Amino acid sequence: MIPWQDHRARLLAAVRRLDPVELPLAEARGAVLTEDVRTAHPVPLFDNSAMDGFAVHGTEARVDARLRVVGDVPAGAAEDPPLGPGEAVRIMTGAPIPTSADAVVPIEKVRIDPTGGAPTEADGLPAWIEILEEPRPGAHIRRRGEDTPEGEVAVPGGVELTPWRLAAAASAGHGRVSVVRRPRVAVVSTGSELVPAGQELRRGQIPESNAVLLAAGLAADGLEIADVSWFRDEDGENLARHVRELAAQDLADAVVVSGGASVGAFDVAKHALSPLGVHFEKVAIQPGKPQGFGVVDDRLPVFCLPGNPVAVAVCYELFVRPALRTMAGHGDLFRPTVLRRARAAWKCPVGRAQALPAVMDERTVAPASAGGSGSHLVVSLAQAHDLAIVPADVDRVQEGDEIEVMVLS
Ligand SMILES: Nc1nc2c(c(=O)[nH]1)N[C@H]1C(S)=C(S)[C@@H](COP(=O)(O)OP(=O)(O)OC[C@H]3O[C@@H](n4cnc5c(N)ncnc54)[C@H](O)[C@@H]3O)O[C@H]1N2
Ligand code: MOO
Repeated sequence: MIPWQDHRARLLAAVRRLDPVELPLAEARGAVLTEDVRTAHPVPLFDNSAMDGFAVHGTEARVDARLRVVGDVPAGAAEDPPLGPGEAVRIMTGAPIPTSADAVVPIEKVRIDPTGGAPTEADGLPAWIEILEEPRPGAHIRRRGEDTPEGEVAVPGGVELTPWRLAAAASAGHGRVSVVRRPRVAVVSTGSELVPAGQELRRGQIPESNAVLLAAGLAADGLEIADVSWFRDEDGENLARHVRELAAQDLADAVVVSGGASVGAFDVAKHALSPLGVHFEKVAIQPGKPQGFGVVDDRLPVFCLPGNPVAVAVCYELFVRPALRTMAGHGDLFRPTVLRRARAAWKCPVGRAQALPAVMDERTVAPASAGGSGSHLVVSLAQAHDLAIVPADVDRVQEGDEIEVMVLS
């Protein structure tokens, strides 16, 4: 049996980062930038108002000064109305500051039309204002370049494009970015007992859940689903042909197969995919002992997971996800871990590490399932938020033991 950390290291060494591709911002969320995004212009691009109010000459805007309103500058306006002595221009937040103004007085700090005269226009532009509070020099002006000057790194290469970083790239003047291409992943389920979820079951049949889990996990991790397919135990030839086609026609960048990985008489994945170069072995983790991995045709990584649904959940987190993140260009491959005290005692397998769906609070951790550890306890996954990881040399966790917990939520 190979230690699970060594198995993971092998997978990570066998996959490679995909090539860069240029994407519009709307399609780039979650992708990894291949190069620095620099500001194409200063941000903000022009001096603009931080407030709805009046642009003035600061030296004239003494308390009680009366100023004539000679213009109106909404956001987006290209005009640059000149201000003579004793004049002001109405201005809205985000609008360019008139060249001859040097401060903004917010609307709350003026008295509108103190003479009682009618507004000059139907939109309510007042003829006069009276200043109630003197602005400091440059008040309420957002200066050109005060966020970031031109040519600076707005978003550094190598990071994942979050919504905030996408907003930064857009504001820096870019509509498209160069990112690592998102891996397209094919999902394959095997087993003659499987029936689509929600359909009637005859004796021996069960609802398919592994492809449901994997497809949802891939989508949540920002990966593309190339294809979802399903093979009966006697369909080994078709399974092998499918994987060969995915490789030969470049239809996917990776394949995740579940089921048929063990020593049973009908273990279709093992029989069909070993000849393609997928190597099956025992990994020292529970669940997740029988697993296969290989790079078909030197280009298509194939991950074969055991069929048990909890094994699929755990193996996706521990093995598949970090490998796909490597392909997607992420620097941080693994979920964070924390230490918690066991809330109760539980049993562990001998000679294998244990990855146990768990619940934790600020101090303690406990198995998510009342039934404890079991790779078939799929409904109890609904209660689990995290994964307790117990080393191979521990055969029983005692209440109060310190446990490493991988934080999934
Ligand atoms: N004699 C031995 N038997 C088993 C061993 C062993 O070492 N010696 N290992 C056990 C362990 S550990 C595991 S894990 C399983 C893995 O076996 P397979 O990878 O061949 O998985 P299957 O037999 O195909 O399925 C196992 C289990 O999971 C259910 N399943 C499969 N696919 C799905 C799916 N898409 N959706 C929902 N459920 C699925 C399947 O019905 C089985 O109950 O082998 C043990 N046996
Ligand atoms: O490895 Mo299996 O998933 O222990 O049940």
